[in-house]
Amino acid sequence: MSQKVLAFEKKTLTGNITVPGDKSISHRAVMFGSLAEGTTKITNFLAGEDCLSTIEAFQSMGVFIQREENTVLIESEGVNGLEEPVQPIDLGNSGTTARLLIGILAGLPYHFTLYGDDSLSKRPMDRIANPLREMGAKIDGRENGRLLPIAVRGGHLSPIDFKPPIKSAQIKSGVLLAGLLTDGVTTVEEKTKTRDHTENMLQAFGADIDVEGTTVKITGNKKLTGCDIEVPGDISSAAFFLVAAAITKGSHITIENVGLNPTRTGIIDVLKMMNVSIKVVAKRTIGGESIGDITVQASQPKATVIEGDIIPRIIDEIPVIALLATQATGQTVIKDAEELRFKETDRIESVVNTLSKLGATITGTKDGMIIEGNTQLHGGVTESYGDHRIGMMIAVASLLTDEKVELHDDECIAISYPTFFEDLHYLISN
Ligand SMILES: O=C(O)C1=C[C@@H](OP(=O)(O)O)[C@@H](O)[C@H](O)C1
Ligand SMILES: C=C(OP(=O)(O)O)C(=O)O
Repeated sequence: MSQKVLAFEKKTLTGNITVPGDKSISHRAVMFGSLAEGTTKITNFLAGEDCLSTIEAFQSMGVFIQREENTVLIESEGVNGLEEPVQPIDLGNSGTTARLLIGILAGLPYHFTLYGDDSLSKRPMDRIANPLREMGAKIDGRENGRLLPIAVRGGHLSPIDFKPPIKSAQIKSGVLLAGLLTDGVTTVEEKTKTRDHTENMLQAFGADIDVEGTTVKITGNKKLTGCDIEVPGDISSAAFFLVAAAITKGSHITIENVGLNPTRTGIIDVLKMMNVSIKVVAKRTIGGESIGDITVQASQPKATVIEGDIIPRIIDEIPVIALLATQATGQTVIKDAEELRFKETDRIESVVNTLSKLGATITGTKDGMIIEGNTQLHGGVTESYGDHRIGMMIAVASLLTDEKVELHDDECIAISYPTFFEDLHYLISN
């Protein structure tokens, strides 16, 4: 396991960067391009480990996928051209690959075995397996079919009307993708809208999909056709530098070409709520996704309460928001975020443990955390626990400490942001 000593001499961030492509959109582009007939070209693809797992999964089903840096070319004969993989499919660390792929495989006339790393093997798969079983899928696995490794015996599925009990775009997407392979209309009605990249991109590939408020209807058996996808910068990756600039004296940065899909921009709302000086300039829309530049300046943040419908819009940004809250005036409370317990780590526990080690006053609750502000953080020995977002939160925290921070197990950052340290060095070298 590799480690890094974080002891930056200059702690002011200035300049303009772009961040790598959006992880959610990159996964979907590979999946839908593989299900579509013809050629799909993906540009600004995120070559992070999670998205590479998605590429390998479809290559193992016979799809021609060629990647050169951040450009991916897919040639597929469509759903009917997919083959039964000879070997079990390795999902690595990726929850998104797991939940969406299980939805697709359930409707294909083959047998599949899926497994993942230690973290993914602890994450619940019954949340997707259960609605798929209602559609007729045969899915089994460890702990009564709840955990990986999982076996899917794909076949004929019937459409369903599904009201997810959990706020999860992965579950919504997995059911919609299974619905795509049925003969009728599948409806997913969410209580709170979650990220809608599946809906937007399926439309671009020619699916028959209809969205009204928080209800999505997909009519199955519609042929998808390959298309070109340009992936916007990932706002979840940008969030680390937006917060870093907000809390380090003299900083002023712009992140260009960031995805501004409204289901993902909760971090901008939180930064505004917390009094951070931030400016957003939307520039254009590509494939139903809006893109723009975000400028942030060093600010004196103030505490807030974060709860309710905003949570799915910031779910992956909460670790770095917790760090921001340690620098705010007052006490910040985060509620309704029990889903954090089912990520790469239990992110309530890992954020609380890590920030406490660095001197924060932070308490975990069943569905969130309470964070005292105006805290002087100090150095220490930390670990990512194999969770990329915890690793990046620690790196940003080290900009606030006089002493060095040791970060053990830093390589997991490549799961979503392989060039994170290069971009950080660039911003502090200006
Ligand atoms: O659909 C997606 O691409 C994702 C959905 C979210 O997970 P949940 O659906 O479990 O909330 C998010 O945490 C994950 O990083 C990506
Ligand atoms: C939760 C995440 O991803 P996944 O669920 O795809 O592993 C994440 O990227 O923070």
